[in-house]
Amino acid sequence: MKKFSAASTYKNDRQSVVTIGTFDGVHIGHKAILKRLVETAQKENLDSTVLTFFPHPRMVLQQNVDIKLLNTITERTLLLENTGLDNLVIHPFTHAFSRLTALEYVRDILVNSLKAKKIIIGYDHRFGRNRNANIEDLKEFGQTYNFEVVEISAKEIDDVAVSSTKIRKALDAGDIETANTYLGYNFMITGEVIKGKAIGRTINYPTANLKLKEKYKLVPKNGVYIVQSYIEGKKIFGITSIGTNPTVGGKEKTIETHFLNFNQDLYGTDITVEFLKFIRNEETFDSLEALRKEILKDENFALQYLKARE
Ligand SMILES: Cc1cc2nc3c(=O)[nH]c(=O)nc-3n(C[C@H](O)[C@H](O)[C@H](O)COP(=O)(O)O)c2cc1C
Ligand SMILES: Nc1ncnc2c1ncn2[C@@H]1O[C@H](COP(=O)(O)OP(=O)(O)O)[C@@H](O)[C@H]1O
Repeated sequence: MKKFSAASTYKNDRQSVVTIGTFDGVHIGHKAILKRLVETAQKENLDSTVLTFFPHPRMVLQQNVDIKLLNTITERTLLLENTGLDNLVIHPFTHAFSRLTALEYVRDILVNSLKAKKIIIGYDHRFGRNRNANIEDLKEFGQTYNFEVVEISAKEIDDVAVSSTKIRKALDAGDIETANTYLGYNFMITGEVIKGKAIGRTINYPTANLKLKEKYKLVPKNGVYIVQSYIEGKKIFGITSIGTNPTVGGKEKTIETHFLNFNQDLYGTDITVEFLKFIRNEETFDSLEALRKEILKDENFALQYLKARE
C-alpha cells in the first residue's frame, strides 16, 4: 500500500476507484465496503484508493468537544493496510479544507488529484462546504467529470448494524465483548511503560503503567479488565486497572496492567494491551491489604475465564 499525506501529493498514472470516510475503528461494516473497493478495483483494472481525513472533522470544527476515537491514526493506517488496498490518502482536515465548495472538492481532489473513475459511497454521504452536497449531487458531477458513483444502500448499511458510535458507547459502558464483535478484532491501547508510585510490587502485584501518546484515543470506562499482550512475540494475559486508584489516594487517571505468571522489567518499552472482558468497577478499599485480596479475586476470575475459553 502506498501512503500519501495529502491529496496534492498523490502520484499515480492509473485511474482509481475511491471510497471516502473517517473509518474510525475500521470495523466490520467498514471492512465490507473496503472489500468491495478492492474487488472492484481488481475486476476493472483500477487502483483502489481510500481518502480519509486527519484530524477527525469534529476535532477541527467543534474544538470544545472532547471527541475520543477508537483508533489512533497509526492504528487506522495499519488496519486499512491489512484490507489490501493500493493507496491510502490521509488528507489534513483543516478549516480551509472544510470551506471548499462541493465543486472544488470534487474537481480538484477527487478528479484531478485522485483520478477517480468510480466512487463507492454510502447513500447518506455529504460533502463540501457545510456538508451541502449529497450523493445525487455527486452523481451529477460524475456526468461532468466522467466518473461513476456506486451507492451503498441504507439496507446494506443497516444489515451490518455497526457504527463507530455504537462501539464507542459500548466501550464507555465497559462492554468489551460487544465492541470486539463489531470491530472484528480486540480493542487495543498502546503506550510506553512508565514509572508509577512503585506500590504495586509491595502487594505482589507489580503493574506496567501505560502512557498514551494520543490525547484523542478512547479509553474504556474505569474498572478492571482481562487483557492480552504480545511481549517479545509471546502472548501474555493480564489484568488491567483503569482509574484514579482512590485506595492509594491517586488523582490522575492511570492504565496499569499486571501480567499473569510474568516477571520482567518493562520500563521504557511500548506495549499494546488488547481488551477481552470487563471484570468489575473500580472501588475504594480501606487498606492495601483489602485491595490485594480483591486483586487476587480478579486474578482467579481471569484465570478461570481464560481456562473456560480454551
Ligand atoms: C487488577 C487490578 C485491580 C485494581 N483495582 C483497584 C481498585 O478497585 N481500586 C483502586 O483504588 N485501585 C485499584 N488498582 C490499582 C492499585 O491501586 C495500583 O495498582 C497500585 O496502587 C499500584 O500502583 P503503582 O503502579 O503506581 O505502584 C487495581 C490494580 C490492578 C492491577
Ligand atoms: N507481572 C508483571 N506485570 C507487570 N509489570 C511487571 C511484572 N513483573 C515485573 N514488572 C515490572 O514491574 C513494574 C511495575 O512495578 P510497580 O511496583 O507497580 O511499579 P510502578 O509503580 O513504577 O509501576 C513494571 O513496569 C515492570 O517493569
